[in-house]
Parts: sequence; structure tokens; C-alpha cells
Amino acid sequence: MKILSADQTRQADQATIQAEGIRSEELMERAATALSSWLMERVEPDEPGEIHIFCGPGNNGGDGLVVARQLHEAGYAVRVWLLPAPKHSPDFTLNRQRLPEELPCAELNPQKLPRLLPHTIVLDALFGTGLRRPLTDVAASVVQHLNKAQARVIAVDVPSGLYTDAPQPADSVVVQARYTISFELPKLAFLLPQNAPFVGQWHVLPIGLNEEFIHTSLVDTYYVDAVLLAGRLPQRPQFSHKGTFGHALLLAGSRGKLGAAVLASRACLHGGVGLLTVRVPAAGYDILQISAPEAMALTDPATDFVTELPDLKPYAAIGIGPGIGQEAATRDVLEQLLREADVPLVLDADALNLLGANRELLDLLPPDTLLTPHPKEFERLTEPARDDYHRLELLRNFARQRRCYCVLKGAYTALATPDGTLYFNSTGNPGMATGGSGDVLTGLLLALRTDQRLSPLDAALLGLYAHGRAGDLAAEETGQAGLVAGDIVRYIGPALQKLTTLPARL
Ligand SMILES: NC(=O)C1=CN([C@@H]2O[C@H](COP(=O)(O)OP(=O)(O)OC[C@H]3O[C@@H](n4cnc5c(N)ncnc54)[C@H](OP(=O)(O)O)[C@@H]3O)[C@@H](O)[C@H]2O)[C@@H](O)CC1
Ligand SMILES: Nc1ncnc2c1ncn2[C@@H]1O[C@H](COP(=O)(O)OP(=O)(O)O)[C@@H](O)[C@H]1O
Ligand SMILES: [K+]
Repeated sequence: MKILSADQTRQADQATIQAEGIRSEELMERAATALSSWLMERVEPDEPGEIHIFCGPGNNGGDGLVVARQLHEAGYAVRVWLLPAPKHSPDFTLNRQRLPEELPCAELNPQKLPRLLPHTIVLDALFGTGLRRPLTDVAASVVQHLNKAQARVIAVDVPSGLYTDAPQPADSVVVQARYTISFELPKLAFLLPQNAPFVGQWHVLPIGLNEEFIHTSLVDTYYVDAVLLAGRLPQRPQFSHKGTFGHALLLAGSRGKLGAAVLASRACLHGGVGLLTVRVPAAGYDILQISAPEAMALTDPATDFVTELPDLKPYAAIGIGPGIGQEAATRDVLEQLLREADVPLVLDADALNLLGANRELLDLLPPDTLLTPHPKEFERLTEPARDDYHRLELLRNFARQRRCYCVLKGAYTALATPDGTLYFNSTGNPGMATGGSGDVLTGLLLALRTDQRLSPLDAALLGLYAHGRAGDLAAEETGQAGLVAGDIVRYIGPALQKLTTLPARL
């Protein structure tokens, strides 16, 4: 899915209205109908108490008015509160007139704001994508009032006060919603950790915005779902042999962190690699052979950490980093690898920390190298970010400048490409916030980079998506708290299988 800017979202509305020859109020009716259905599936009409709908002066408020009318007609008890404003949008005014007389509707008085009981359902339809400046005066008081009450707030399209595609001034007043129900496409703001307290759980409801407009819109940000990946992971050919999928080399592990090497190895094997050789310190020999017998162990002369780079000739791709430590000799191995390798590289964990501590090595990164830092590792490679938007800019700039594919791990892991495009992954769950999950990702990405049939972009996108999907499948079995990184490995196969069978786009 594409992520549109606030301006593009408005243009998409207009394009839909024009292409279908409908009036804007009809599109509003469509959006509100989707939202009303969502609500009616979750709330019984006889639930005690009224649903309070807070409406602003624009089309977001208009949505709220339509939902109020529809819920009222369906037998729900609703009460509408209007934000005092000097002017209103035409569709607001129209739907204000369409409100049945018996439906309670009053203007908000900042001196006497409505008392909301805990668990009262509140619909926040104050402001949506038309917000241009931080909330002040009555609007700010109303939002602060909503936030203080322990009501169940459902934001219409966007939590009021939140910009959808840009940072806002610190201490801005923003609705803290439990749910945000948005239309057609997710908004960038929903994907950033700093906005989680406002957005809550978000859902996107289709409202049939013009596909042609969306298709031709130029964007530099995508949300990666199964549809975007359809047809990108080819089947294994009937007459394939292990050479078809390539031979990978993984350099990983040091004393006390050999588990990272094992997890990455097992993930690489389950990721479909043809052959895997693992460079571990000598102390890792038995551990690796027993826990990943399908991999070949190529032990280092040193006992506790990796000190020598093996001959690179046999390998189609090379991964380095999980649990490898930051000894000086290991740093030198990394430097030699960066100088000598002419196959795809995947760099993770301590390989990234070594790069951060020895920035001169960044100049040696071969083009199309894939790096997988979490935010702390990324900061070591670049600089502390002011906020999540700034971090995304740093990520784009890093990938452009270094001509690499750089991942920023977390919920909605982001991938930046050498041309500065951003892709947000849609799979995964908080159960994956556990030691070793990142090592699993590295192993899987290495397998996919070893498969010469995949472009660097497709390998990265498929790997991130399948890793999260494997985590989701694992959590269904173990629960989120019970999930450990090894569980993700067991579900890599099913996650990849699902992607393989997605129908290709024409
Ligand atoms: N277009 C369509 O067909 C569809 C649109 N849809 C819905 O419309 C929403 C977008 O509607 P919108 O563009 O009318 O903007 P909206 O968010 O209601 O706010 C604008 C109003 O607020 C005012 N205002 C702004 N900032 C303010 C502030 N800080 N403090 C005080 N006032 C402030 C601003 O005043 P102004 O800036 O002009 O002075 C203006 O009056 C979108 O999120 C979705 O819910 C759906 O129905 C699908 C079909
Ligand atoms: N809340 C979350 N939602 C989705 N994925 C998550 C979440 N927390 C962590 N993950 C995923 O788990 C992995 C954690 O990687 P990392 O921080 O490197 O862990 P480790 O170093 O312990 O292996 C990343 O792929 C990240 O995207
Ligand atoms: K809103």
C-alpha cells in the first residue's frame, strides 16, 4: 500500500468525487457508513449510556454527524457535541441539517464541558487531515477534557490534534484515542512509536477511493502488506538442486553468545538457503554441529571470538554480526570482508557496532549492502535523532549516501533503499521483543540474499515480512509473552510458503 501525504489524501478524495461523478457528501456518507458498521459490529444498541460524538467544523466533524444520524436510526442512544467555530464546511452544514430533531445536539461550552463516565464511548470527530496548526482555546480544552476522562475514545480518521505526516510542536494537545479508525490507507503518523499514545489500535476501512489516482500518485513511502509482495517470491523449480539457492557464509558468535550464531544459522536454513557454512570461534564447534546439523562449521583458530576471514570464493552471499563481539581482531575481519567481498552482504548487531565505533569503515560498504540496526545501533552509525520523523530522515539519508539498504527494526520495521524510498513492514508483534529475534531476521535475510533470483529490494521486503509473519504464527501457539526467538524460526517455513503461493500480479 502507498502512504499518501495529507495533501495527497485530500486530492484522492477529490479524484474519487470527480471520477465517479458523485457529490462530496456522498463520499462522506460512504466513509461514515463504513465507520458506523465497524461500530455496530462491536457495540450493542442496548449498551448502557449514550455514545458521545464530538464534532469539529470541517469534514471530520461532518463524518461524525453522519455517524450520529446512522447510529440513531439503528437504535443507538447518541448525543452530539459541536465545537463552536466561526465557519463550517458545506458538508458539515448539510449533515447538521440532516440530523433528526429528536437527536440531542448542543454546542460545547468550555466552562461546562459534558461529564463523561469511565467507559463512555466517545467518537472524536473534531479534526482530521485538515488540521493545519496546533489546537488552542476551546478545541484544546475539549481535547484535554476528553483525555482526562477515562472514556473509550474512538478517533475518526486521525486523533484530533495529530498531524498525519509531519512532526508537531512539543506539548501539542492531541486526543489519546483507544482506537483510530481511518479511511482507505494508513497514515505515516500511525507507524511511529512517538504517536502510539494518541493513535491506540488503528484500523483502515476501505471507502473505494479512486484506484487510478492512488496508482499514479508519486510517493516515497509504502506500507508492506501481502498484496505488495504478491508474485515476488518464486516457487522452487521442479529440477532445482542445492546449488540453485546458493551457498551462504555466516560469521557469528563469540564465547557466551554462540546462541546468536545458532539462531541465525537455523533461520538461514529454514529460509531456504541451499548450503550454509558458519564461521564460529573454536568454542562454538560442538554447539553449532549439534544445534544446527544441516550447517557446516568452519571454526576459527581462536577459541573465543572470530579472528580470521575464511576464503570467500565459495559463497554467494555473506552475513556477519550476530553475537560476534567487538574485539580488535574481529574488527579487522570485518574490514577485510568489506574490502574483499564482491557478493551481497548482510550486516547486523556487533558488525554494526564496530562500524559505528570505526566510522572510516563505512566508506568501504559495497553498494547494496543490507544493514539491520535497531534504533540504538542506528544511532551509533549516525547521530541521535530529535524524534521519530527525524530518525526516518536520517535513515533515508544514510541509505542514499551509502547506497545501501538499511533497516530500522522495531514495530513497523522500516527499510530505506538507496533511492531514499521507505517501506514499513506490517507484520510482527510485541512478543518478538525478546533476545535473539534480530538474529533470526539476519539469518533469514541472508538466505534470501543468497537466492540469486531475488533483487536486493525483494529479498529485504520478503525477509522482513516473513520474519514478522513467522512471529505472528508463533505467537498464536505460544502467546506473546511465551514466544522465544527459536519459535520464530519454526514458523519461517509456513510464512514463506504463504508468500510463495500468493498469485502474481499481471
Ligand atoms: N473530502 C472528502 O470528501 C472526505 C473527507 N473525509 C473526512 O474529512 C476530513 C478532512 O476534512 P477537512 O479537510 O474539512 O478538515 P478537518 O480535519 O475537518 O478540519 C478542518 C477544519 O478545522 C479548522 N481547523 C484546522 N486546524 C484547526 C485548529 N488547530 N484549531 C481550530 N480549527 C482548526 C479549519 O479551519 P481553517 O484552517 O480553514 O481556518 C477547518 O474549518 C478527513 O479527515 C475525513 O474525516 C471523509 O469524509 C472522506 C471524504
Ligand atoms: N513490538 C514489536 N512488534 C513487531 N516486531 C517487533 C517488536 N519488537 C521487536 N520486534 C522485532 O524483533 C526483532 C528484534 O531485533 P533486535 O532488537 O535486534 O533483537 P536481538 O538483538 O535481541 O536479536 C526485530 O526484527 C524487530 O522488528
Ligand atoms: K478526529
